[in-house]
Amino acid sequence: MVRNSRVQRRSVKATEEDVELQDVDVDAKVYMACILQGRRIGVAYYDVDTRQMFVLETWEDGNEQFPSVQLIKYQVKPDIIFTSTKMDDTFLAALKLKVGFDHAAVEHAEVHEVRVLRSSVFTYQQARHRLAYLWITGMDEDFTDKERLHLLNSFMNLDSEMQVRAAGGLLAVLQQKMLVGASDVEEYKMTPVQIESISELSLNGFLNIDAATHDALQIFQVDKHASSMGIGKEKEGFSVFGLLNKCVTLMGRKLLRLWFLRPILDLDILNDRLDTISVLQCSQEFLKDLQESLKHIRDIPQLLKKISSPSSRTTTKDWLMFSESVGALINIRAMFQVALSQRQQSQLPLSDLQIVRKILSSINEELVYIKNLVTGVIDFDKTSGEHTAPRIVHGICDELDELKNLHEGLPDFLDKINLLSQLSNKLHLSFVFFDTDSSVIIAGYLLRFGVRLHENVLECLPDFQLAFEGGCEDGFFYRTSKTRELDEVIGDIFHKVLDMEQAVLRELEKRLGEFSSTLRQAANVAAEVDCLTALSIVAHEQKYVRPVLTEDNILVISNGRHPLQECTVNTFVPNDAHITQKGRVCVVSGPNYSGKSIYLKQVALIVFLAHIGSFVPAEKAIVGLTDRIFTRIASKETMAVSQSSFMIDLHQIAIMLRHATSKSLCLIDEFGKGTLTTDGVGLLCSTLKQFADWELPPKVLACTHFSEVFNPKFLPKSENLAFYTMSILEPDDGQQSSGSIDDIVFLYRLVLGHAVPSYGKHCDNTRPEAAGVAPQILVRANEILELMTETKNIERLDSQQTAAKDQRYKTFTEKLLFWDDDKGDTHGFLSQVFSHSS
Ligand SMILES: Nc1ncnc2c1ncn2[C@@H]1O[C@H](COP(=O)(O)OP(=O)(O)OP(=O)(O)O)[C@@H](O)[C@H]1O
Repeated sequence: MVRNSRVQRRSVKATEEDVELQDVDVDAKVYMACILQGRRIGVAYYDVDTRQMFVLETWEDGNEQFPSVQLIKYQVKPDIIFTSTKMDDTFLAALKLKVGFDHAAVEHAEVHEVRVLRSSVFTYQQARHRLAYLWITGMDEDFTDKERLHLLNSFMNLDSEMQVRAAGGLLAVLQQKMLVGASDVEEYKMTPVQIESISELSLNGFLNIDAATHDALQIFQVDKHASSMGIGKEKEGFSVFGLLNKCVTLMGRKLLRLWFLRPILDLDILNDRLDTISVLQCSQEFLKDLQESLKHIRDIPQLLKKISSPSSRTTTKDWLMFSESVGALINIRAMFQVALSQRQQSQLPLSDLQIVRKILSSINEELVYIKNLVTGVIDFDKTSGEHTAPRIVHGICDELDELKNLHEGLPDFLDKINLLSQLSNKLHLSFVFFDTDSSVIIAGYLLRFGVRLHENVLECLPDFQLAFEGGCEDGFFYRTSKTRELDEVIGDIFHKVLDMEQAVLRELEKRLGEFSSTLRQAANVAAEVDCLTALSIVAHEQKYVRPVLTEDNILVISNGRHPLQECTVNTFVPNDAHITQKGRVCVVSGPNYSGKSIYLKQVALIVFLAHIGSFVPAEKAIVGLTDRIFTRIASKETMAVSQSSFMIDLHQIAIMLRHATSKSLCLIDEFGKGTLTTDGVGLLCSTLKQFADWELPPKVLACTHFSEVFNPKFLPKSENLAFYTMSILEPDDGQQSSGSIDDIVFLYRLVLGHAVPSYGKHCDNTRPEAAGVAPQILVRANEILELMTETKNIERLDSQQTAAKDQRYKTFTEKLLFWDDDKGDTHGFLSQVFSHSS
C-alpha cells in the first residue's frame, strides 16, 4: 500500500519534469550535468557504454573561463552538457567553450551541446529522491530503502550537496530517456538497464580531499560569533588555514582559501611557489614593506563592479580606495624593480620567479596612467564627506569651471542684492534660493517678505505671485519678474554643476572600463603576492622547511611536526615517516595518549601543505605527488543519511577501499573500536590485508589498540606491512609498578616494533583520571583487568549496603537453624524474623 502511494507520487513529479525533459532528444555516448552555486561546482557524467556514473564537487577560483570545468570537459569529453536555467551567461559561455590545450587541439575538438533545464530538476530534495531509488548493480532486490541509501553513500558522499544535485539532474534526463531504471517504478523494473557503478571523479591535476578529511585534519574551522545566539560574522578558528592565513588583503585571503581547497599536482607551479618563498623569507624587512603596501589594496574587482554598474552611485570613499589600491600596486612593482637591481648576484635570481614576471608584466604603465587619470579628475580635497558624491577638479571642462565659480560666488551675490533691496524700499525682504534638496520641493529664486502682502499692494504689483509661505525660512515667498529673470540668467547652478560633474564621472568610469582586464589581472597578481608573502612569513616564524616534491611514489619525512599541536605543547617531539616501496601499510600501536593520532595527522598535513606550495613543519621532507587523502578518523554526524557512528566509519573505509590508488594516502585511526571487539578486529585485519595484498598499495597509516593485528593468523605477514609503536618508558622490570601516571613516561617517539598489549591498566590509571573519571572506578577497572589476565573469577563487589544485607540474612539463617518448633513460640519467632527483614 505504502509502495503504491510512492509510485503515484513519483509519477506526478515525473510528468512535471517531462514538460522540459521531453525536449531531450539527443543520442549521446557521454551525458554530463554541471551546475554552479557561488564558487562550488557540481558535476555528474554518465558513460552509456560502460554504464558508469561519476560525480564530483569542486571549487572555482573566480576565473571567467572556469578552468576546472574546462579540465573536466577535457577529461570527460561529453557529447551533451545539461545545466540549470539559473546559471549566468559567463558560466554558460564557459560550458560552451571548446576545449584543447593548444590552438590546433581546440580547432579539432568535438563540439558538444549545452542544454538548459528548469532549475527545479537540480534541487537537492528531488536529486536525492532520484538517487535514493536508483538501481545500481549489486543492489539486492530485497534491500530496504535505508539499506540502499547506505550502499549509495559508500559510492558517493551524499553530504556533498552540489554533486548530489548534479547527479540528480542528470538522472532525470537519463530516466526520461529510459537509460537507467528506478527501483520503485514498476515499468522501469522491466527495463534491464541499471547503472553499473557510481564513483567520485578524481580531478586530474589536483589533490582531492573530501570534507570529512578537511574536518579531521582541522584544515578549516569556523567559529560562530561569540554572541549568545551565534548571530554575526563567523571567523576562522584554530585551524591550519587560520595559522597560515597571514594575508592582509581580502583578495589574498580568498585566493589562499582556494589554494587550501584545491591543492595541486603541477610540479612547475609548486616549485615556483617554493622558490618564491625561499627567496622572500630571506628578507624579513622586504616582507614587512611588502605587507605594508598590500594593506592599501582593496577588493579591486568589487570596486570595479561598483564603478561600472549603472545602478550604483560611487562615493568619494570608493574613489579614494580605488586610487590608493592602484597606487599600492605601482608601489609593489617599484619595490620588486629595486630588489631586482640589487639582487642580480644572488643564487636564485628574482627574475626567474613567475610571480616577479607577472608583477612586471601585469602591473604596467597602464596602471600609472589609470592612477593619474583618477587623481587628475577627482578632487579629493574638495569633498564634504567620504560618503558624498565625488567632486571634479578644476581644469577638466571650461563650462563646468565657470559654473562652479558662479556657484561659489552666489552667496556673496545674493547678499549684495538683499542689501540693495533693503536699502531701496526699507522692506524686510530677501532673495532666497531653494534647491530640490531642500525640504520644500521648489527650485529657483524667490522674494521673501516678513509679512503677507496686502491685496491692495498686490494689485499694484501684478507680476508678484505668492509661491508659498512658511517653510524653514519663515516668511512669505513671491515670484516676481525679477526672480524669473534671475532663474533664467543664473538658474539652478548647483544642479547644473552636479549634472556636469556626473557626466565627467561617467566619462571617467567608461574610460576605466577599457582597463578593467588590466586592473583585474593586476589585482590577481596582488592576491598571489599576498598569499606568497603570508606563506613566507609563516615559514620563517614557524621554522618550516622547503619540501622536495617528486613524481616518485614515496614519502620520506625527517623530524616532522604537527603544525597546530606544536603550538599548544611546551616541547613537541618530532617524528619520521619512511614510506617507499615496501612496508607501505604502516600499523602504529601504542597506549592511549601516546601520540598516535597526532602522528597520523601530522604526516597528512605535511603532504597537504606540500601540495599547496608551502614550506612544511619538518627538518626534511620528500613528498611524492598524491592524488587523494582519505581519512577514517573522528566519526561525525552526517545529515544526508541517518547513520550510527560505526556505520559512518564503515562508509569511510568503503569509500577508501573503492577509490584509493597507489598514489593515495589513507589514514585509519582506530577503525573497528565502535563495535564488538571480535567484529572490530576482523574488520580491521581484513581491511589491512586487502591493502597489503596490492602490488603497490596506497600509503596507509593505521593506528590501533587491537593486539590481534600482530598475530599472523589474523593478519598474514606481508612485506607490504610495517609495524611501528609509540615508545614509552615503563618502570624497570624488577621494580613494582604503583600503577600511577608517574610510572609511565610518554616519549611520543615512533619506533619500529609492536606494542605489547599490557598498557590497558596504565592507560586506565592515567588519562581517565585526568578526564575526571572517579578513582574508585579506576581501581575496580584495574581489579577486573588483573583477574581477567590471570583468568580468575571476578568476585562480586562488596559495598556497605550489601554487607548489611548479608549480615541480616546470616542472623536469620542462624536463628532458623536453632529454632525448635516443639519448644518455641512460632508466632514470636516469625514476627522477630520479619521485623528484621523488613
Ligand atoms: N609528538 C608529540 N610531542 C609532544 N606531545 C605530543 C606529541 N604527540 C602527542 N602529544 C600529546 O599527547 C596527546 C595525545 O595524543 P594523541 O591523541 O595522538 O594520542 P593517541 O595515542 O592517539 O591516544 P588515543 O589512543 O587515546 O586516541 C596530545 O594531545 C598531545 O598533548
